[in-house]
Amino acid sequence: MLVASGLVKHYGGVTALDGVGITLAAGEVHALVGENGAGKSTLVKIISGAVRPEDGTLELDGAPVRFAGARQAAARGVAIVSQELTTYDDLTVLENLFPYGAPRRRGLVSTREMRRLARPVLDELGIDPPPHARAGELPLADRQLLEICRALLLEPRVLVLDEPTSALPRAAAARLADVTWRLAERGLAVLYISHFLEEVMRIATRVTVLRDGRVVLPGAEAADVSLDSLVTAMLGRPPARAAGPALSPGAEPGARTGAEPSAAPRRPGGAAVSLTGVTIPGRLRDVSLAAAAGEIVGLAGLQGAGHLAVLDAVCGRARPSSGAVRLPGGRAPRSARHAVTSGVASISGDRKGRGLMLDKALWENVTAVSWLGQGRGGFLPRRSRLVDRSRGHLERLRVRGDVRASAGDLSGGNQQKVVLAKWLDAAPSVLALDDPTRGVDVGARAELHGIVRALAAEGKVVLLASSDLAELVELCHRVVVFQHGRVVGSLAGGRLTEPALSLAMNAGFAGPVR
Ligand SMILES: Nc1ncnc2c1ncn2[C@@H]1O[C@H](COP(=O)(O)OP(=O)(O)OP(=O)(O)O)[C@@H](O)[C@H]1O
Repeated sequence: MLVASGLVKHYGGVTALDGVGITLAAGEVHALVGENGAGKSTLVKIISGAVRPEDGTLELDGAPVRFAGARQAAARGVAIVSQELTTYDDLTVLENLFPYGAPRRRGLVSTREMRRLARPVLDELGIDPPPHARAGELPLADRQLLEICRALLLEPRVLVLDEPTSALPRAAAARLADVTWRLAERGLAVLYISHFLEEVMRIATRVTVLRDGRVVLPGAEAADVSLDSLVTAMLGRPPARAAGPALSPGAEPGARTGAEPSAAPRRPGGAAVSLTGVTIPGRLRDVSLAAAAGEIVGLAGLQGAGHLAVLDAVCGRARPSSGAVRLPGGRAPRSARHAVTSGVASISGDRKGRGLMLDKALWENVTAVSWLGQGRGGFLPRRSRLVDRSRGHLERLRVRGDVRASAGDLSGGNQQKVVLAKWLDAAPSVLALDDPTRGVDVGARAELHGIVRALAAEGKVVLLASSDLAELVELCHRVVVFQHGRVVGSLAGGRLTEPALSLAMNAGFAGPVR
């Protein structure tokens, strides 16, 4: 139905695509995978017309096409959900769903008609946002689903989903997989880009692998491809055993896999971060918990359960109405800036919302936080030293890109690694992580996990919230589970498994709570 052939695209000296072709057929879910920077988003941008290739063609139903943008593509039946969210924060949910013209009755925009059309699609994806709420007020996961609803309302014949589940909790990701299948059964051609390889294997009928701008596995039948061969094709070498694959949010529940945090950490100085009887109206009710130096403590819960409010409290973004938050050394975070200067690193997978100066060079981004940490009166290191230091961090995280390039020119996953690099540079004593590996490829995910473990082993306190249960099970010494703003219990050791976590998050604890 949609055929791309021989696509070539350079950005300055970087070859983003080097003769890439792909065929999307009706009734198929075609997965496209590759490491960060492999060229996946560039291909999507060429399909939408946002980027012009230097060579190559695009054909729709046998005729050459070139779209001038997502709107024109949509008019020809090609709907694209891009990696970066494009919801309009100031518009309502309904207004966001009909960006190319709202339905009208007698010449007037009809809210009732909008609702009537939107309802079945929202129901299918399992979200129920207040129709008049501003999109900017919705949680990240709902905004991601809203974008997908918007694409489905265009009733496309070709649907391109670029990392559609990166912000979704397990249940929503599983629902989206079902919806994708149904769409393919109805005859749609779906291009599905994801870093969650098990999700890809479950959902795709075909898979194409890109590496360094080239197709290294072209449209193979998914049934003929193993997870290991997929990772080998992506990386150009067999996967490191300890790394473990990037499990999807909807992965089959299993027990601990890959490298695990071994013994419980020592607690030389007792609790390094503590919450005592903390209440934040509407978010947390009388919560007490403590994390020791060297400990990786997971925070889990369904949307709105309160686990993310703990991170906000520790990072100085939310003030308790009662109770106390203590950082190492006994300080209470008075503001977000004060938390940073007190050694708290706040790292979020929502890299667009928090974190990068896209028009600034990588080295400026990487060293931005440590500037703050130095406070007033600190000596300013020489620029060349900052550049060198940044290069070291970026190499450690295997970021593809020059330290002097703009952050905005990096691929999405590489941008996420830069967010981490800048916090590493600040040498924090507490890491507050919120879905830190969202959108990050399998190699970098393992790398980042290794770094988190190493930082904990150095004595840092790590608080980790993640919608990826496998990540919580693999990384954490213990996971504290929240419901309705309260702690309902915690899981550790042999009890810390994905099924147990899922049960605790959804139903509370069946057995005795430790
Ligand atoms: N506007 C740009 N200017 C300069 N270089 C760019 C630009 N956009 C992409 N690149 C580079 O082109 C290469 C391919 O990037 P692309 O975004 O297509 O990768 P990707 O496979 O989608 O990665 P990710 O999984 O991280 O999203 C990368 O090396 C990236 O840094």
